[in-house]
Formats: sequence, C-alpha cells, structure tokens
Amino acid sequence: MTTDTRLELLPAVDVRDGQAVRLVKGESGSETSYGDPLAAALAWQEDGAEWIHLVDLDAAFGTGSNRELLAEVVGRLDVKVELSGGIRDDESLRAALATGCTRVNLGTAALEDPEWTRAAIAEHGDRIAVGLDVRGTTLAGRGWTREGGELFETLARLDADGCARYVVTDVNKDGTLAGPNLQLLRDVCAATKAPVVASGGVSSLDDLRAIASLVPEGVEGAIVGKALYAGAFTLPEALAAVRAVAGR
Ligand SMILES: O=C(O)c1ccccc1N[C@@H]1O[C@H](COP(=O)(O)O)[C@@H](O)[C@H]1O
Repeated sequence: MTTDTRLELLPAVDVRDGQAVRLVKGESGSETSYGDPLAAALAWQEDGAEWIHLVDLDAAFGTGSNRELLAEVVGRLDVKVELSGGIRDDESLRAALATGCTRVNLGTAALEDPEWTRAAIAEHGDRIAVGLDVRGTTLAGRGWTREGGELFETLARLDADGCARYVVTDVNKDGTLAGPNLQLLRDVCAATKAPVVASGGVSSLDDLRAIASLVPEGVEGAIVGKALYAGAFTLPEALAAVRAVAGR
C-alpha cells in the first residue's frame, strides 16, 4: 500500500526502429510514429513529468534493439526513468541499470525464469519492478505474443520473492483510448501489499481521476501514452487533475 496520496504520472515513450511509437493492444504493425524519442521525452520533461516510462519495443518483440538510443535518452533526462523491454538476463539487466534509470521492469523473464527473477529482486530491491501484462487474468510475454501463466498465481510467487512493485497492463486496453480496467487494478491491489502502476486505456482526465481514486487501495502511478500523443489533454492538465484528487 502506498502512503503518498498523489498519483504519479508516467508519460510513455515506446521505441521501435529508433522512433517513438504507439501501438494498439501491443500488436506489431499497428504503430503510429511520433518521431524522435529523445525529443518526445524532453518535451514531457519540459511539461512537468517526474517520470518517463521508456520501452524498447524491438527488444520486447525480439526484433532488434534500441539499447544505445535508450541509454542516451536516459542520460539526457533529469527526471526518473522506468526502463523496460528485453531485460531478461544478467547482461541486459546490468546494461539497463547502468543507464542510470531509476528502475527497470521485467516482463517475459518474470514469467519464464522465476529463479533468475528472484535473484534479481534479491540483489536490486526496488530498482526492479515486474510488468504484469494481462488479457483477462492470463499473463502475456515475448512481445505479448505468448501466454505466460495466471496473474494471481504469479503475483503470489513474486510477492513471496519480495517484488517491490508491479506495473499492471490490460493488453486489450493498451493504445485503445477505451478507458482503464479499474476492476483489474482493484483486484491486483487487493491481492498484494506492493504498489501498483496502472497501464492501458487512459483516454481522459476523468480516467486519470478514476485511477487516482484508487491510490488509497495501492495504486501509485499511471502510465499515459496515446492520450497525451493524440492531444486528448496536456500533461500539465493531467498533473493538475491528479493533484486536485489528492487535495480532496
Ligand atoms: O508497451 C507496449 O506497448 C508493449 C507491447 C508489446 C510488448 C511489450 C510492451 N511493453 C513493455 O515491454 C516490457 C516487457 O518486455 P520483456 O518481456 O521484459 O522483454 C513490459 O514492461 C511491457 O509492458
């Protein structure tokens, strides 16, 4: 359970083939391109972001790597970075942490390699978060192309291993502007004491207010992607909206 009352916002910069993109439901080929990832991240920082959620989609899909570019982006930012995509072994974890990012998200590795994940959590503590990317309550890995077990069984195992934080994505909502899956967030918060970062579906300030209302249940942050890029609201408007909920 988080003690801070204000929802953290994490604008997303997902990188494919060197470009900032948004996908729909994580489907390869559904990309809309938004140009230079560094420019996008610096723009969110300029607009008041405290975090950037930075994803190497090629590494997540197994179609390549944007490692050097992402390291440069992290190095040029003054804000906290949550880095993910393709962090699956000692070498990729070491490289990710060496960028100076605040924390990394493990996805596929947490589903396929429990022993390695346990050791990574034991060694790096809250610099490790686990991304729980689900369709229904079935986890998805390898670019969301492969099923990876049942959400609540995996959550119980990761909790027992001391996982500090979960990033919960409803894959069917991601990039759709269809609204967040609030019941999923409530259910995950009820099952763990660790803070939860919400991801997928945010379309409006009301969606952010609804997620912010779950802070007392354990939601700590929300990743915002498509809505910001599409101009549904600005980041300053979003920050003001979640501050207002916290001040009630
Ligand atoms: O963010 C996306 O749109 C996305 C789409 C498809 C696959 C992964 C995606 N994002 C994030 O990538 C990591 C998982 O990477 P890995 O499995 O550890 O290589 C995770 O944070 C996803 O949310």
